[in-house]
Amino acid sequence: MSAGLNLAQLQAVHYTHGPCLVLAGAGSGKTRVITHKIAHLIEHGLEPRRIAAITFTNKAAAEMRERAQGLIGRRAKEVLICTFHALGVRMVREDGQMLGLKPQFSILDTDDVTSILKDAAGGTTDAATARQWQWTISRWKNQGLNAAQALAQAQDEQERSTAVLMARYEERLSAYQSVDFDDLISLPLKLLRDFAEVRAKWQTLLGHVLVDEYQDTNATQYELLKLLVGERGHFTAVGDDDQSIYGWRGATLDNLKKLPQDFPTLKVVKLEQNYRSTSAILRAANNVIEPNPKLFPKTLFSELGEGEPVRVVGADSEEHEAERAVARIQSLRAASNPPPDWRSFAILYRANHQAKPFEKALRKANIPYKVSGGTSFFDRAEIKDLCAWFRLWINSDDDPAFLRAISSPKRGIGHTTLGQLGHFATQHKQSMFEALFNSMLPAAIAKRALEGLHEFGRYINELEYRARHTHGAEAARAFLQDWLQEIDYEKHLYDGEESEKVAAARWTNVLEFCDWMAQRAGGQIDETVGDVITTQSKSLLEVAQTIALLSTISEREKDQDMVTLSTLHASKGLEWPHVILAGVTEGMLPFKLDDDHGNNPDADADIVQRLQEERRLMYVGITRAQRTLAVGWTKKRKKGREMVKAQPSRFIAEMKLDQATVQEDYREKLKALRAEFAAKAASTTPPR
Ligand SMILES: Nc1ncnc2c1ncn2[C@@H]1O[C@H](COP(=O)(O)OP(=O)(O)OP(=O)(O)O)[C@@H](O)[C@H]1O
Ligand SMILES: [Mg+2]
Repeated sequence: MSAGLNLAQLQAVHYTHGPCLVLAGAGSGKTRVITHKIAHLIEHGLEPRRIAAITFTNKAAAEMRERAQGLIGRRAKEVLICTFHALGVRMVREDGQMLGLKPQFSILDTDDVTSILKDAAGGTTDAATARQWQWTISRWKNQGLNAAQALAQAQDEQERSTAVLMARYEERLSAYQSVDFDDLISLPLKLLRDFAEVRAKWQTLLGHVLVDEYQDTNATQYELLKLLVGERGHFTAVGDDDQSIYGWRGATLDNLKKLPQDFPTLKVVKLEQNYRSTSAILRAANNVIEPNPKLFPKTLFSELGEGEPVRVVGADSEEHEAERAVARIQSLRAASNPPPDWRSFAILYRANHQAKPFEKALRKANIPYKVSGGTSFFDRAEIKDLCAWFRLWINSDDDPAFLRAISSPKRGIGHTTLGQLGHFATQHKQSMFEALFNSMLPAAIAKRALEGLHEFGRYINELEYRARHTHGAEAARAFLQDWLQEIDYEKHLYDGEESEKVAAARWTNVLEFCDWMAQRAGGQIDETVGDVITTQSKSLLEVAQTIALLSTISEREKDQDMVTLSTLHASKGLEWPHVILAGVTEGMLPFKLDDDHGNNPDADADIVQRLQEERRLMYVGITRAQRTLAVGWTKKRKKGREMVKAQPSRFIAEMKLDQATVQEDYREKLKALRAEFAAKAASTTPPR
């Protein structure tokens, strides 16, 4: 197992009987340490099912599983490789009854949460307010606060009213037998904290826990990790403080600082060799991150040679920038024989909406591409419709799913009827589905409407029964076809959509989704959602149970030869031979920092923090590149609805590129910028 690891990496892999932290810069082989350590542990006798490896995304989990399989074959399949959230699903499914949750609880998505909050607030609320509530409640949950605790520490009227709302929200969740995403961390934490037998069970089961991208864990995730590994502390965390880019979501570098205090025997391994990028790229990365305060001193070197200089490309507009990016891709392909695959190129940017001009330009040039980190398959309306039905089979108390399923397609049951049913259900402390069969309901609802409701209720029960007894791919496929025909879903799509083309695309999505469900039922897809993967055939009901958490269906896209478009956040941990960083324009990256802060000194401190996080984001972007890197900026940018004159980002100056490699029209500007930011930096020293 020592093949392809340097001495420091080997040290980290071989240290299995205590807590271990690998702290190192980008591309130094941290993720590689995790994969090899899984293999090492198994080869030295630890049963695969007693290993948990926690990654940041489902996609990263799939990739890690693949690599582990490459090292040790089929045994890797039994290792629990998943995200914190998927681990949470598994724990709550197994032990949630301690908290009064049925194993068939539902997982709510953001839309469901918003509508429950609106409902709990008693009606008309605009989307922005609902989002604000959601955000605040999520923050509290991530700090481990319940509604009562949140109320006790509320600072102002707004927080107090949100805390009161949170209490009502929590009541509804428990009535619906549902959890939200934050609960997938906070409930497991509660289970481990409050129930000694649950804690003992998990601590005995897990012989070693490995965590990738440790710098982006938040406080509750860290608590969860601590309780999972217990005092014995058999774990390996790998991370890079310079790549912490989820501060806005509650991730905290304190977790890195706490490790040596909480685990005095912690072994810290540092890796210094970067195996990913050329020296030119690495130097730019090191220069950019240099102004940030250092948690731990680090140096990185590369032996891959100087390589191509980093290019800076200015453009008149976003459209122009996109054209230049496409031209760059084409010329890099033309320059080598054989030309590099499309999949070796990535275009990375700060925000999702920036993808559009690049998509257009790539399409115009007939270049295949995929957008990752954008709207996922499961966010599409038609897929959410189908999932609402599945959720209802699994947990008939799931009211948000009930409301969605009963109106997709519409079945002649109007808002008034549903309103009456909802009211009745609340009065009788029942879910809407349960209320359908309450003998008092006929008094509350008109006869004709009642028939429709009963028919729907019976149909759901029948489907649930059929899904439970449908095993294997063929049967699942037939079931799904019959069902879609019974509810005439295709017609529903065409009726609801003005453009036939859009309707057809939606219908194709539906078919693709059903096909994928069927394959899962046949055990033909390895999946890592909440459960240890199995390759046995499953009942359709079991398949439906795991889909709520999946964020991407298109794992197979990764094998296709396409240019990647991705946000910087979603690019974490990945690498491409050729990278184009787009929109490195002051005001875009760093994102507008000088907004809405009058003379408030707290706001100044906040800006320093945010600037540091933006700088780390830039560092993440640069370090994705293996062989060539181009950095683009635009002379104009959108500000609200207007176009305003724009400057290259200060981060371009901070890369300290060799003048000779910088594009002609930019050279003078770069000099001036460098002087300007150097002067600014001298006058404001960031707090440590
Ligand atoms: N000892 C080694 N010998 C050869 N190649 C290596 C070695 N270690 C790592 N690599 C390669 O270097 C690249 C970067 O490794 P890896 O992705 O594990 O780095 P990382 O530290 O996790 O990066 P990031 O911080 O971006 O997540 C990968 O292509 C990996 O296969
Ligand atoms: Mg990594």
